[in-house]
Amino acid sequence: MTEASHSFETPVLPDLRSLTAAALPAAEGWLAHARSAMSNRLGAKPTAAALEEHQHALHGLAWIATYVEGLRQMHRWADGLHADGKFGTMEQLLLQIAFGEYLAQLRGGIPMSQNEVIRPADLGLEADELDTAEIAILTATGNSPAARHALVTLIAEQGGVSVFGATGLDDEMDMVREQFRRFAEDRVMPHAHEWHLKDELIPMEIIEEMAELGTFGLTIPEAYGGFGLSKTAMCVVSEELSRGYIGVGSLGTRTEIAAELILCGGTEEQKQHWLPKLASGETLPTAVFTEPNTGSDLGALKTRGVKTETGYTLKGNKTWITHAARTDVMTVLARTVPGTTDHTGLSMFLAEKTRGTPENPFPDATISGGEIEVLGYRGMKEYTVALDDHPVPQEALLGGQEGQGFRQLMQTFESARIQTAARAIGVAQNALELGLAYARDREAFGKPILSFPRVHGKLALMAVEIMVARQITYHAAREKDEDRRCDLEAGMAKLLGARVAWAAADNALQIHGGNGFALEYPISRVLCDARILNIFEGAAEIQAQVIARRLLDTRRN
Ligand SMILES: Cc1cc2nc3c(=O)[nH]c(=O)nc-3n(C[C@H](O)[C@H](O)[C@H](O)COP(=O)(O)OP(=O)(O)OC[C@H]3O[C@@H](n4cnc5c(N)ncnc54)[C@H](O)[C@@H]3O)c2cc1C
Repeated sequence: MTEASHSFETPVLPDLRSLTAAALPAAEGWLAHARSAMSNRLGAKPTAAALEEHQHALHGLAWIATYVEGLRQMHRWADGLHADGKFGTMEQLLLQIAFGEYLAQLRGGIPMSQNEVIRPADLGLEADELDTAEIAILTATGNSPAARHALVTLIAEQGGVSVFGATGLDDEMDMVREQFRRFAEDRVMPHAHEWHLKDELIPMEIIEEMAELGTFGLTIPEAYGGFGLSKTAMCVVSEELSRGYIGVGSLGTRTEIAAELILCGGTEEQKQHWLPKLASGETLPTAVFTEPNTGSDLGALKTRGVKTETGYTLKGNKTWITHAARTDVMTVLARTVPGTTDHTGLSMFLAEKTRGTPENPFPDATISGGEIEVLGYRGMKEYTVALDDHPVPQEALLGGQEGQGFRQLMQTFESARIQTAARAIGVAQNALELGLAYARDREAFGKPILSFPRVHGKLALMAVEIMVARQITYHAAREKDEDRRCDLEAGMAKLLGARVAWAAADNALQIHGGNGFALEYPISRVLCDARILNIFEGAAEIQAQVIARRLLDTRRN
């Protein structure tokens, strides 16, 4: 079947789900092949030097695995919708284009960043496994101009929604989404651009309204004053709030990190003391880990926690601390075991501080700091934070045990990365909607620019990749809810989500032409906001390293 044989009226491939079902084992076989090629190259116990020498191929393996997981989850999503009678034309087009494009990239090359492509030859492979009849059809005709056009036509007809295509989630999640969508549209979207341009803190009034909606206690167990909802609910809420403004969608991140730290590693007293106040939003936390010379390599940090008669004093310089001023408690990672230089000597503290104001951001005598001016991700502000013998009582030591800080932080990474992936999806969705609205209104050469294939093609691929990232993220969230280890899935969701958000923002700005470059247009803000997602919560390169190491770990099954 050739591309030309598809008329616009019937852009969906016949027997689509049979095609994707048949393509999936081949893609999985290809991943297994790539994995054994890397294992053979690196040996059973790879040295740090070998991992570094082969980093490009190693990180390529992580991307291949992420694509295959994306296809697996898209197929699963399609089967679920089909069973529920919800697998409509839009969903079929999303599935078809996703398979067409991602299979073609698995064969030809995946962009790990704009100028780093991983190709089969980089792993010493020829993509033979991918030479099946079904894959040939999907790659040749899945992502066709007709399919892209039909998808965007359907999207353009749909109004008043924040998701293009059925999510595959249940009615309860639809209700949660609707509630937060309305809040974001009424209370956040009309002001977000002004907050950004004026570089203002998000008003306390908005934070209080979010607290009333239950944003901060969403996943905290009911026994500790929360709502005990699932991580999937956290994703839905984070998507909708971030679609309104990334700053608002990120307010809950710090609470999520603090609550996970306490739930996983805290004593019962610490849970009773902190969790109800975090859940209600009465206590706002800030995450204090990064140092001027230590970001990705957190195990090497230098801030000290020095034992005193009543507890500890914290001393050292931290940086890039989001919402450091207007918060009440810091989750601080510090070195308590003298003589250590790695993660084994680190401990986590729940260190109280006095909430600051714009006039006096750090009222405590033992804390000082300065604002870091940033491109985007405004609304909470970023600061350097110097701790000058800041005293904390013994009860502030998380879990009451020294040397556990790094392990405790690692336990929160799954949840924080799932939440960050959901933030990325919200930002990407916002970009897509802004690009679509502009393309419908703007005319060039006598017609709306939306009618040009290079314009609607961008929008179609945004919608497709958003759905792929969404389905991996929901999969990771479900795994977390089932209490299964999901660092791999969470890492994949974050890795792909961040790239998808950046691509969506960049392409939506391109659709705006020169106006996209004007500060006046919200897409200029969304571009700046999207850029951070590839840096924090595990930079893309670190994320790929973690995923690849796990894939090569023979103990993982
Ligand atoms: C807006 C913003 C908000 C933030 N908020 C917080 C916060 O609230 N609390 C907090 O503690 N921190 C926060 N951070 C810090 C953030 O977590 C770090 O910036 C991040 O971990 C990366 O660390 P780094 O900046 O030191 O970069 P580096 O670790 O110096 O990395 C620089 C580059 O080198 C790459 N790289 C590093 N090591 C390797 C390797 N082994 N192999 C390949 N590539 C590598 C990285 O991927 C990256 O591209 C924030 C940062 C920003 C920009």
